[in-house]
Amino acid sequence: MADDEQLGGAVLAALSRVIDPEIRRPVTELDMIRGVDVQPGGTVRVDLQLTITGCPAADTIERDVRAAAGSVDGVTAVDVDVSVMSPATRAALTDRLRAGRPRGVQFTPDSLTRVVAVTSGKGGVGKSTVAANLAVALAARGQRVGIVDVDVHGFSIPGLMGLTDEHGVAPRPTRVDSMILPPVAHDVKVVSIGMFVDDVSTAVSWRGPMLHRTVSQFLTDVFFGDLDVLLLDLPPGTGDVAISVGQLLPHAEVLVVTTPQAAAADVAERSGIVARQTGQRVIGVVENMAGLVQPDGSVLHLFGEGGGDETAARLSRGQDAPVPVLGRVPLSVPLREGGDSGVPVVLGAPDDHAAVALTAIAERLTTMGRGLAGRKLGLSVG
Ligand SMILES: Nc1ncnc2c1ncn2[C@@H]1O[C@H](COP(=O)(O)OP(=O)(O)OP(=O)(O)O)[C@@H](O)[C@H]1O
Repeated sequence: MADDEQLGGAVLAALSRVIDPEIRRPVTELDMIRGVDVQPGGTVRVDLQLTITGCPAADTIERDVRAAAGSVDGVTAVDVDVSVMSPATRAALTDRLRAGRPRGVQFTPDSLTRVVAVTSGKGGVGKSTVAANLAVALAARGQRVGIVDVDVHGFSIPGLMGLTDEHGVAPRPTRVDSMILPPVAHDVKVVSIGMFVDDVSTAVSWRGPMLHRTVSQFLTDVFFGDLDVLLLDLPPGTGDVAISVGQLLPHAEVLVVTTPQAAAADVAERSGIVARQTGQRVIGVVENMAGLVQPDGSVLHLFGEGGGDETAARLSRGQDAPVPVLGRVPLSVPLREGGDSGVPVVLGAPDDHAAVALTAIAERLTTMGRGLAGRKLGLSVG
């Protein structure tokens, strides 16, 4: 009897190392293990409850549970009895995952998550590529990172992160009641408008209120867990999404991506100004497509020079602290290839010039510290 109890305890301890691949918590913490029964001869029966019927991670979880229980000394066979949680158990779980917070935007000014919105004046300057690479570079440094792709005009983040299938279709996230579980790629939790629309033209036709609802739902219902950094890939320009994000996340920091073309500085400046009008702080400019390094080491400035400096100078006007250029990312074939194959260049070709520049920008972001805009400081004046 005592031996059975001991064995049962050892099996539970082993099961606590099985992580739900979507929620990213041990199954034992998620009420998914309803019982462990040790039978004569060392056979163990595990009562496993999945969150929902048709859970896409079911096979993985069952396999991992079986392997973990089977790895315990003294266990001769494992039976896994799979069922699905009752609505009440599921509701209790989603409540617990929300940590008792009332339903609402998770990233309030008081939350410990740093929110960085990546924007640009116009399309095609590499904003999504920069955002995806920064997310992955930050995750590789051990940060807990999420990325929200609300670029209605081109939701490219799932593809850049390697989440799309051979037809370019992004996965539909699993839902547990109102909670949306974001797919994870390269250690980054990813949610994108592209995961919720059937064809690309749908979202482009959305108007302000629908866009606002979608952004708000992402920030409310997606289960990100505790994050160190949340990145947002905004549409280029100064449209409805930028305004919604400004209203929902007034404490967000804003990164402006631009090209070396000085002529583009005024549109880039405008996207930064809209952010500032909603209380957000522009923390820096990234100049992308900044020259092409030739085999002989010389640099060909295909798109001219000075756009990053010009944008930063304009955004600095009237500010206490100047807005810095956080880095210049050169034109790079491996960067473009990494985008096409879903392995961001910072991981796939870390020695490439563009990868080195992007990694340095991620590094700079982490060492810059977080702005205090909108945060309660907990100080009292005596
Ligand atoms: N430094 C670079 N070197 C080479 N190609 C690049 C570079 N940066 C971006 N690209 C390529 O440029 C194209 C546009 O990039 P991306 O989709 O990231 O731009 P974007 O600004 O997010 O565009 P939009 O907002 O319109 O979706 C992609 O094919 C990408 O691979």
